[in-house]
Amino acid sequence: MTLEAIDLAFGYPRAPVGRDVSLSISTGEVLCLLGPNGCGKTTLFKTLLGLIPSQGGMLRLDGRDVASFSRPEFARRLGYVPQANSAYFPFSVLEVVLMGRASRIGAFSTPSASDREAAKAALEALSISHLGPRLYTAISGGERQMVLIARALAQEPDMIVMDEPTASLDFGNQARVLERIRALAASGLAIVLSTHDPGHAYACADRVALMKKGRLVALGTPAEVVTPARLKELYGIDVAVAFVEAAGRHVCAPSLTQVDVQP
Ligand SMILES: Nc1ncnc2c1ncn2[C@@H]1O[C@H](COP(=O)(O)OP(=O)(O)OP(=O)(O)O)[C@@H](O)[C@H]1O
Repeated sequence: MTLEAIDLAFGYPRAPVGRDVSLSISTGEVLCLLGPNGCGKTTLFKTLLGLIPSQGGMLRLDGRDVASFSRPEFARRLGYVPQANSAYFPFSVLEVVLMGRASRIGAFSTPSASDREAAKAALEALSISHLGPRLYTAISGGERQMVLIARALAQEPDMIVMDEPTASLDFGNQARVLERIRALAASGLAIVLSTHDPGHAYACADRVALMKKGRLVALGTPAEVVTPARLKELYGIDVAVAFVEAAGRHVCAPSLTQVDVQP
């Protein structure tokens, strides 16, 4: 499948956020979106997912205007891993993952045995089956993040949009999720993710889009766009980008001499 944005404009009523965004993402690919806080990453994602209407331009899925898809038809194709927010409703983890089946179940039906199997398989794929019976309100933020990824997997979509999937994860789980993202793409999914760690782009992305003030300032392979000059343009700080042989890839490290530390 291919999702294509052409000169997309996006934002909220009376509050435009971004425009002129053109990109495409296809099966087997990982696209990483980098950009400072508030530049519009989440708003772009919500627009790609059809959760808020676009404010201009065109969005096509497999060459077809997304406006011509029914809501459930479109929702089945695209999974969403939102930022892990606080949880208020005391559902079990398994129930939360089952919610990923909603677009396949229908409004008035109950989950079938195969829906339960898909939910359990998603938990298993992320090695978090042990969390299944736990209350979603009583697990850690990082565990919740993994559960939200499982929920998207249970949906069996063609593409998953992940909003900062590594944000609240410990060092080990960050690496596991980045590896999982690569494996999911290799298994035939398209993945779009945002992150605040440019090194993650080198770890898992085929292509990287850099966003500043709601516009893309660069789009290309990690080596082409995740450079000290581009990172300075994006974040206003000096960043060293170096190949680390033991890691087998480039890593990014900000230079701390630019931070004013008071004794
Ligand atoms: N519901 C809303 N209504 C109006 N403006 C909003 C709404 N949600 C976000 N914004 C504004 O839209 C802009 C882009 O926000 P968005 O959440 O897309 O940024 P982001 O790049 O995802 O940021 P972060 O990295 O901090 O998560 C911000 O100026 C934000 O204040």
